[in-house]
Amino acid sequence: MSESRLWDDVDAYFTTHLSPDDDALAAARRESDAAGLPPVNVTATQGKLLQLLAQIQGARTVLEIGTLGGYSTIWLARALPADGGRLVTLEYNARHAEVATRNIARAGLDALVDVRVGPALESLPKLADENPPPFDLVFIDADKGNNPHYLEWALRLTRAGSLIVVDNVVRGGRVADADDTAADVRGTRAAIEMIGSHPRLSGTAVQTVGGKGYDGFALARVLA
Ligand SMILES: C[S@@+](CC[C@H](N)C(=O)[O-])C[C@H]1O[C@@H](n2cnc3c(N)ncnc32)[C@H](O)[C@@H]1O
Repeated sequence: MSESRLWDDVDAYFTTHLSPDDDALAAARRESDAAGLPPVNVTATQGKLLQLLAQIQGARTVLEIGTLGGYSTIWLARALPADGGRLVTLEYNARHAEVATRNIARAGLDALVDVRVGPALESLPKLADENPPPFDLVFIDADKGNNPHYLEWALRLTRAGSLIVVDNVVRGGRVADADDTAADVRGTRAAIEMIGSHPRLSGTAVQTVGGKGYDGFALARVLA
């Protein structure tokens, strides 16, 4: 059996027992596929991890950068208290945001979730101008070249003790190549190095295998 087939089988087994899609999550995937959105959402086991992180964090407020069809949004929003919880999710593509808005409403989460359309680097200053309460968790999962800018914004919009999660930091292993000039690799390396050197951050990165192949994520705690 090939290694990746093995990863798929193990992920399917874990998903069946630990993080099966319910109707709303399955519908979110199905409607995203039907609308032609790229299948680059987190896996179910990763969605459950995000939900657990938000719960461990006691999160009341979550900021997500990169909505797609709202699959990760639903996992995260379900960790929030029904009274007073809030999730703001930023999406560049109006079509993706439209599909996500329907998926989130079908999951009964529209009162908690605010989908904002536009380039995140335009939405973030507008969000900051509203002086929102600090976000307890930020999930960064959009255009990887802008990861260091998203990390800067996450620092401005969080508090000591907040958690920042950056997805897809392995880039097929290219993240280790200092000579790779691709925007995604440069952006990811800059974010990793910023987590390592910033006085307000303590973080790590974890390589993963599973239904989406070889990947990984970074976690950073805001210190002050
Ligand atoms: C990997 S997908 C997000 C997947 C989603 N978090 C999930 O797991 O279900 C990345 C999304 O970021 C969006 N995106 C790309 N560039 C962006 C930008 N500059 N601002 C906001 N969103 C952007 C893409 O349109 C895409 O929908």
